[in-house]
Amino acid sequence: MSEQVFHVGQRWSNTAETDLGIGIVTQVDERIVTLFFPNTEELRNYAQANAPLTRLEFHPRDMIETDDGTNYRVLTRHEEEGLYFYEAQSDDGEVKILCESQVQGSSSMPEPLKRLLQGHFEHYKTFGMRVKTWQLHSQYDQHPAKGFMGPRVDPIPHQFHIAQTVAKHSQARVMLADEVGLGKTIEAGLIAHQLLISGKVNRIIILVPDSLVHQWLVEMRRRFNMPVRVLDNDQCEALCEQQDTDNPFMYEQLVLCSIQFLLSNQRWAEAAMDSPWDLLIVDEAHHLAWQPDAPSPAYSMVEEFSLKAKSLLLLTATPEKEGPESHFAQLHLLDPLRYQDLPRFMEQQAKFNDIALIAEHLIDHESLTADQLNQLKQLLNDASSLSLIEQLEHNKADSHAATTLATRLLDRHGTGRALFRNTRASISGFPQRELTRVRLKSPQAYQDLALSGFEDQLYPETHLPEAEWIAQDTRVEWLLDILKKNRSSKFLVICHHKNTACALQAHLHFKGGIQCSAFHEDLSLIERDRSAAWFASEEDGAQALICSEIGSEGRNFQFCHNLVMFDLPASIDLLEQRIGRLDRIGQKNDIQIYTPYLAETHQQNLLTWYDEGFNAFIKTESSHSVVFENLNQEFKAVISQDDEAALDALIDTTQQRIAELHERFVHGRNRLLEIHSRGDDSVEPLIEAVIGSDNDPHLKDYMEGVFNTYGVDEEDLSDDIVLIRPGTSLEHSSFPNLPEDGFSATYDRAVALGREDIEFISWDHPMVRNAMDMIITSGKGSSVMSLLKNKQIKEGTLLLEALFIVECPAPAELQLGQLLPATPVRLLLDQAGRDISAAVTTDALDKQLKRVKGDLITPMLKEIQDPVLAMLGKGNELMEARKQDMVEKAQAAFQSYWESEKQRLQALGNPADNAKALQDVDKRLQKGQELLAKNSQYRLDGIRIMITIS
Ligand SMILES: Nc1ncnc2c1ncn2[C@@H]1O[C@H](COP(=O)(O)OP(=O)(O)OP(=O)(O)O)[C@@H](O)[C@H]1O
Repeated sequence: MSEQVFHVGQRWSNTAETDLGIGIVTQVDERIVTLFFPNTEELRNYAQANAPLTRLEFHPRDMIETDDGTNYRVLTRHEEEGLYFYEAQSDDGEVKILCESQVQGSSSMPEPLKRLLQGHFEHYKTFGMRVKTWQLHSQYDQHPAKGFMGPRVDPIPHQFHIAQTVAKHSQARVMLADEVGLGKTIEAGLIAHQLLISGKVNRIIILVPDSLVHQWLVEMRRRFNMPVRVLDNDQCEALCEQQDTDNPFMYEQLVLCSIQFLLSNQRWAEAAMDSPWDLLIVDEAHHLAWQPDAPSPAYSMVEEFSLKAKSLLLLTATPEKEGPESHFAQLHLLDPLRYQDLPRFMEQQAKFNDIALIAEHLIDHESLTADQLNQLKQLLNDASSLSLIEQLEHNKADSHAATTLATRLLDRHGTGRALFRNTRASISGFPQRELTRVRLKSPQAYQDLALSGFEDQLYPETHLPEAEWIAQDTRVEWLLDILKKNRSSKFLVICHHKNTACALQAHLHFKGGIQCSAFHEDLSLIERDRSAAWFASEEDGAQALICSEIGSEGRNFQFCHNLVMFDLPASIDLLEQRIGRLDRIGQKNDIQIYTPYLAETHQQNLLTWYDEGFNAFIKTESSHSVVFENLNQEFKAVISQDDEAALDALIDTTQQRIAELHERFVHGRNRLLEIHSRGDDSVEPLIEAVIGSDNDPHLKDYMEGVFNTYGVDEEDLSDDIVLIRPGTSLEHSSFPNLPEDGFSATYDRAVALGREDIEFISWDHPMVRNAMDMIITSGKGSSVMSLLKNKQIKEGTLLLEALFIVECPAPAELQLGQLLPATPVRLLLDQAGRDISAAVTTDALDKQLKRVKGDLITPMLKEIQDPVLAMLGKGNELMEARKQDMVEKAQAAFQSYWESEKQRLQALGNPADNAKALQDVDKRLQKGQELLAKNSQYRLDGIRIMITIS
């Protein structure tokens, strides 16, 4: 690309995103140029060196239009200080000098025709490829699974329901709180991918604990094809040097950062906060501890980010882990207006089970007691709800009234639409768990210590030198034995303390000859990832991974089904997290959990409580956390008195509380949360669309055609896998997203799920999307002239095949693209200007075409100019009517979409909370209609002229 020189006031268009319209240069820095695109009201920054921009320039005889709508014909053009000035004449003869920044558009001779008449035309077949590309591009724009078909994931309904629901909102602010291992990361990835592809977001920052950085990087790249970049200290410094900047965050669009890294580096934290983000994702959000007037530093930092980013996804399997205050504070991050008052929130939470029971009766169409009806009237006391309640009183079977009231209750009094939580109980297909309690004698060395404290007895090894406890601890001997007896099985071993894990690993490895690696907080991220990768490796992989507690969060170890808890965590949430490493989507075997414990110590008491009181090793239940918190002090008091009967009684109480809560949850709050989180059948069309796109033969056919045209080789490696690589004749020696060595790929989702090392090609794949964009923006096949050999048509007859595009540039957030995407219209005009496209296809013409020989070109061009211009004039008349028709349809669809959205809002929320949302809808509706009326246009994108010969 020749060097482009930018000046404020110039007009340029983005060749890769034509729907932005024409932009005006507003700022030029040393390396960056900033443009404002009035049509879409977007400000974009581009690196000057490789900006995909084309200057808007007019030539004498071109028609131009000024901002006030007056048309002028260009007489001359000159350049002053980087800006074009046109001497131009209006229809009534007035001559003016117009600066390019005053010029709005042009009705000059369309580019494809201009090029053709100048003798620059291409092979006749390329026109067909252009038409096909536009047709497929437009179908893709309207595809119901756009943005959802590319991720390398199984279309699991509860995940797609959440992703679909959240991605619909222009401001997605929700907490993804599925139980451990049910796919929160996948849901976040699906949402981010869809929002990126639909253009609703451009810049994303993902904040995760140190230990999960690599896993997120791999998931985002492999599963979602999102080129996320990890910014740590080294990367920040390197980027600063490379880009000669102070703020490396400005130069990356998709950033992944460790929360600890930002917390300990103020300079980079400030730089990150100074950069604009559209979407913020925070994993393991329960770490964002908060107490009134005492937010943790992590909370305060995330809060600052969250106020700037339009959309926010908080991920946590245990939203209430740090207590109800922190849970409230997380909800406050999502919706500061709704969650601004902690006491009120606590009061509502306390009442929520009763409310949920009323809602459940409504959903099940069961009649309400007089008391419940009164309560309902107090809870929903707006006019519309009161009238629905009245309807229900008269007619108990009024299902519309009942369902609407239930939804309103949920929306106004629960955590509403901000929280999604799916549970194992609501999703089938999980393996069974089996617990093996291994009773061991407490060694003399521990007995001599006479430790009485709860945690001291849980982790007695921390009180002895390493060599001493390793040599005597009966759990060590047992562990070595089970590993030796099961050499071909993998074991995940979790200990609470890092030093315990290190000592165990060294002992098992060096003394016991067990292939095992360690995983703990003192290892660098790379060392941790290496260690986890060695454990994951099937061939020559480690038999065991010995983790400290950090191995129990977020990591994927479902390829292993044996879990040894070398000790027990003092919190039931952590116990669930530990089991969740193996009990995740993708686990194919039943899970064996081993708990070696030292008899007659608090280890035994805790194990008994977890096992017999909660049944926590076998089942995950939402009630566990609550009951554990309520009874924990009592448990500690009981065991400190060494009173066996009291412990038995506590176990009974625990079981009872769990049963009660289970009953209330199953028939209350959780059931409603579940209905909202798992969704109803409305996700089915999306799942079907994803599966349908997997079997779409047009994609492979189309890509084969494109590869052929551009000189890319595609070779079958097996029935389902192809090797795609640059061929010797690759045009211009580059093709989007194609590395020099090529890559292996599949079009088959099932194959892609089993082979993460190869690419999964779908309509969402960047190579497919960029190849289409390349064809569209490069003008490939847009100017074509050829001879048509057909004996039935009189020799010398002209036929004109025109490809018009109808489009409406608008801001992405209005999502007009779905109603009026850039839509191709093909006309085939005869010399009388009649459209005969319905009778003759592009493919049928291709078969009768011949190349024009060199010496014929110049005389032919001269002869066809006037008739072609006349035929095109007729074409424009036809297009005007077509465009009008399409715009009217889009306007009607737009109106009806937003009207129903308004009705939904009116039916759901609190009238007070809703006023703003309704105003927003009205604004969008008005703006969308205005833009459809004002910005819709058609333009000639390609032309093929055919002259018959006999
Ligand atoms: N739709 C899917 N297709 C294929 N694999 C999936 C799908 N959903 C989840 N998985 C796999 O299941 C495992 C759990 O998913 P994920 O990590 O998203 O769960 P999570 O809820 O974030 O877990 P945690 O609570 O541990 O953070 C991962 O290995 C993931 O790759």
